[in-house]
Amino acid sequence: MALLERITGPRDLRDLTNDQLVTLAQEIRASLIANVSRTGGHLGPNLGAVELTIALHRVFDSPRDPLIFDTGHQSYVHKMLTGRQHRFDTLRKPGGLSGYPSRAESEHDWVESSHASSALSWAEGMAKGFALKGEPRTVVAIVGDGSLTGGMTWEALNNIAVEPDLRLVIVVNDNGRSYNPTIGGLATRLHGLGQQLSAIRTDRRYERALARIKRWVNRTPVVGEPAYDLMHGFKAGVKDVLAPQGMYSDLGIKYLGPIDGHDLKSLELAFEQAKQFDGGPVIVHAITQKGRGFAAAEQHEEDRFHAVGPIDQVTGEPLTTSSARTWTQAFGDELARIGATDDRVVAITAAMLHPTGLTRFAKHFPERTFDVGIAEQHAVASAAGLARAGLHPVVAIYATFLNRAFDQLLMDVALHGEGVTFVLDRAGITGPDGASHHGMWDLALLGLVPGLRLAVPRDEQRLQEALQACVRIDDGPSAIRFSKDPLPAALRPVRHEDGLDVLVEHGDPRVLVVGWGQFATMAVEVGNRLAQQGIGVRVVDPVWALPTPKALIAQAGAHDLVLTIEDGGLAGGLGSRLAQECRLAGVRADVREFGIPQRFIDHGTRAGILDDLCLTAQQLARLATETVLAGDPEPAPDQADQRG
Ligand SMILES: Cc1ncc(C[n+]2csc(CCOP(=O)(O)OP(=O)(O)O)c2C)c(N)n1
Ligand SMILES: CC(=O)[C@@H](O)[C@H](O)COP(=O)(O)O
Ligand SMILES: [Mg+2]
Repeated sequence: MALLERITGPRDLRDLTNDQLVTLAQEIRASLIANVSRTGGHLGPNLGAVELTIALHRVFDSPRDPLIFDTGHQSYVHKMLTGRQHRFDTLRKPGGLSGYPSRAESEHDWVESSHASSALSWAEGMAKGFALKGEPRTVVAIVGDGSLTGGMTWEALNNIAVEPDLRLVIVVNDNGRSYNPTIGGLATRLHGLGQQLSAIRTDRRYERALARIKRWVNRTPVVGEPAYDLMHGFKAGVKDVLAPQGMYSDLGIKYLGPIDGHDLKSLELAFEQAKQFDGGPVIVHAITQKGRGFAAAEQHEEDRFHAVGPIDQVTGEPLTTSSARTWTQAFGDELARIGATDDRVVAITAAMLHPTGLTRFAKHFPERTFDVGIAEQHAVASAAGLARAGLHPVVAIYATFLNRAFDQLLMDVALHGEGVTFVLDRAGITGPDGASHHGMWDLALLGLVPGLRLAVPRDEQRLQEALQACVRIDDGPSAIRFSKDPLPAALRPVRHEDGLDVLVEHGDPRVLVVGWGQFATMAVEVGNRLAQQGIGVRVVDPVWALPTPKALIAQAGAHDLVLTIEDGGLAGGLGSRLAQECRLAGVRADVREFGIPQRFIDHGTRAGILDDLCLTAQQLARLATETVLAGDPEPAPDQADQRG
């Protein structure tokens, strides 16, 4: 790692020779494989961005010229070239290197959100800002072909197209894939034609013809030049005919490419041209290969090692083969079973077919499975259309990405009373992907939606029952949420009362403990610990969390103290909704909510973060006991947040 070791910042790249740059790229790939195979992370995307990022940092002057990485999962090489190469053994670990850009880590980092398709908007705004301030800085947005399928990208392009003075370079990092091959007319046209043209341009016959003409031109005065221009025009013509620049040049945006995204010289030439171009924004279209340089990744059909856990750095085989069944698997299996008996059921994904558990349904019902690209807003409004057409769409999406489509949930699905089911995976604290990935917003958002019915299952049986019920709800939205944790063991109720599952009853219950979903198990432990203290306690799991069950409101009023435990943000969460509904119903209840404090929470492990937030059975039991036995003591620091 001689060269990579010596890089303290982008300026150290400027003096390297071509051979040294090739060696540096090799060292970076080796470092990515060695480190990410141990820590886990986005190995495939970063292996595909090695030469691209080296060339960017040689041509542009970061941080004066900001480099904005869309989604940010492909910024490891950028981090290595900006002095952080030694910290990759801490990648995505508590207190370690973030897997996304981080302003706390470096002045070279700008946008931290991992939500795709926002980089062009960021870049357009920054470029406008620098122009207004008279700062001659060039803003560079690096956007993947998958992120190009997000609507925000086209909102930004629509504006960029009428701003001819912007110093803005858009680098399309086109590897033809999100997780799966990228879908949609725009992306496939871009990638497919780009590859065709790339093939022509790299075809030896084409290059030999150009070289012969160039030699002839040099020997042929007068007519030679027009002839060469003609050929050059043909070359441009080929681009016009095949390359997707029509999409962009029609917008008035200069298009350069497609270029080989692994050829350092071509990249630098194109970036230099883009940088010097004074006619406004420029798009540089680079054709790259996800997973490049690591055979196991290059050959990985599912997603080219988009996001891996610890793997063997030679074979790519997973080192931690967890046999634990996941919520995602349980959902995917049940949906496939339902799909076999109910042909109204269709499935929708926003470019995350496998991660959201739809692989099995898609295999059996390909014509009833829709991958809309990274386009959650379209996914939800399209689902409203599918429902109106008499089908029952199931939108499978990570909880944090529902934020993107809240208006469509509210005003397209709920306002019209369309039967659409939302299955929210990765609900609650997720861990290594950091603040923009924790599923801590959905409970508050869902609580705002009139008519929405939400189930928060605690085990596989409740999940199956909830999904079977949801696909029969055809007069409005229904939703199910579950966490990233493995599926917990079955947790049967001691009895069922007014729609509530009673999980623990001890003595004359003064305290009611309510646990939803994964946290029902924790609620049982809290209840048992209170019982051991001789405190009368009842633990219930409503399963159906929204609208707040009337039986739960009644139960809350029948106890001296109500403790609620949820894997979601406290502001507007289920506990606060219960307290509010009790007030609205004129029921006096002393509700104490425990959950995720309403602040951005850094990356770490799920278990470690929950422990830091005092969201463990032991800590909650201690808190509950203190709360019950001694009035209202100071709650734990992180649980104090919600009390202001
Ligand atoms: C709004 C949103 N939806 C879904 C995701 C999940 N996601 C992360 S990366 C990715 C694929 C990105 O593909 P692309 O932009 O082509 O980048 P590549 O990984 O190919 O370099 C997806 C769907 C996300 N980060 N943001
Ligand atoms: C960058 C992105 O949004 C996804 O790749 C995410 O990192 C996947 O998270 P999981 O590993 O929880 O599926
Ligand atoms: Mg891609």
